[in-house]
Amino acid sequence: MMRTRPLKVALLGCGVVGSEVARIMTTHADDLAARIGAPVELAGVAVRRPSKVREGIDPSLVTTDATALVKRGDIDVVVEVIGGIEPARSLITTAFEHGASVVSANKALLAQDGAALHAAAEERGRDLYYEAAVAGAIPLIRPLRESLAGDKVNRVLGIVNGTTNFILDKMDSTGAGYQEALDEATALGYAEADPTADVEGFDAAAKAAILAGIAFHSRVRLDDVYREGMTEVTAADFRSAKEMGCTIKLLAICERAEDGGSITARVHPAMIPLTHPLASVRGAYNAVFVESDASGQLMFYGPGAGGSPTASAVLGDLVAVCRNRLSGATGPGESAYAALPVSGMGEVVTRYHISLDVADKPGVLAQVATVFAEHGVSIDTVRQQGKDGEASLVVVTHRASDASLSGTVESLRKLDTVRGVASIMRVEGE
Ligand SMILES: NC(=O)c1ccc[n+]([C@@H]2O[C@H](COP(=O)([O-])OP(=O)(O)OC[C@H]3O[C@@H](n4cnc5c(N)ncnc54)[C@H](O)[C@@H]3O)[C@@H](O)[C@H]2O)c1
Ligand SMILES: N[C@@H](CCO)C(=O)O
Ligand code: NA
Repeated sequence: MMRTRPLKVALLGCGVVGSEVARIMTTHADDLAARIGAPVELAGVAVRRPSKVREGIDPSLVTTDATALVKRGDIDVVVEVIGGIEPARSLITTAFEHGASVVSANKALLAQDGAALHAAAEERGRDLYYEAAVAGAIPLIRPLRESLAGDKVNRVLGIVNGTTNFILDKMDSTGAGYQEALDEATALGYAEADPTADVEGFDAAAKAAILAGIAFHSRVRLDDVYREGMTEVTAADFRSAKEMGCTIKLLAICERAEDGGSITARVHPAMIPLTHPLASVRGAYNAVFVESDASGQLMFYGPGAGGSPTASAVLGDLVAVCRNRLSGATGPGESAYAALPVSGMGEVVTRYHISLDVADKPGVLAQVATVFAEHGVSIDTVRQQGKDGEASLVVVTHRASDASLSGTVESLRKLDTVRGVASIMRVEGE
């Protein structure tokens, strides 16, 4: 039965995502009401620039005082799509204090302060939902929190940043260098004017922290995630990858250790075989592989960014949270009971592709092989190309710990015959 009194929603931020949320709330109002069981009313929109014309939004709802809006006391749900740490964090906390539930798309804030925000929600008996924070429209948080709540997730491996996937895909398909591909991504509006958060892996690392926390029922913060950006990936790396039947992707990888006693979370560029489903994720798309005991391998794929796709996830959360408000229930809160420690990168075990510039003379290959053996790193293949007394040596290893590999590289750098370590890249997805 439909309740006639509407649920009141405060929208904080009316940019790329917020304007789409407002549009869909208006254009789909009847369907949303039918699905929720009560009408949802946009009761206020907090913006920074009130003079801007906002199509479809009643100007009387617009305010620059977001704090006053969340303190009103009659707001059922606050939708936070401002982004960044402050004032978003204070506004969300104040919203809980004044009885609202919260839907947010803010991965940076959730990766930094998720535990405190969940605690604030729980204290007031309210919801905190954030499907849009990871991989935009792709349902991922809800499947992990709810659909897979009876299974044991062992690994989450994915492409969770659209901008960098666009750049790497361009480098792969055209042979372009990083800067050229970035310029194209900027011209097409994929990369922001300051692309640091994307290309240095901060955005993906925040998403990895959120995913690892939910997947392994433990607390994982941004600082726990090992992070390497993709600005150093070169056209030569792509040529090497091709020779191995691989491509290069910026991956977020969250894993349970084999003994089950700890977890790791990391973001870095990696080679993956062309036969792996993640290799065919093109352009700005996202895709995430989840491996669980009972389910086996699951893949989630779709648009990970953009106003409308991200708003889809926000609206899905809004419907869920509104339903909870009507029934007096709350959805699942933070689940961190397993409290697994997050190990450092040294504990990660994977394969490596190492490209060395060496002197082309007798005994060099043996010397290099000895260093690998001394550190317990087993070599899978070696490829050598010589030119004018110098050679390039490409070594691909079997699985080894990151600590052993770092030790190997340190020793290699000390050899007179090794002129330089041109690149080190992990090989994943095999
Ligand atoms: N754009 C995407 O593709 C995407 C995808 C997933 C998640 N997100 C997340 O969604 C959130 C919003 O992103 P966006 O792309 O819409 O950003 P945006 O910059 O387009 O919009 C943010 C808006 O908030 C406004 N704002 C800033 N401070 C404010 C304040 N104190 N009070 C009121 N308004 C204020 C800004 O003026 C701006 O219009 C971020 O957390 C982002 O990480 C975005
Ligand atoms: N900048 C992000 C937006 C989505 O979080 C990306 O490129 O994927
Ligand atoms: Na999502």
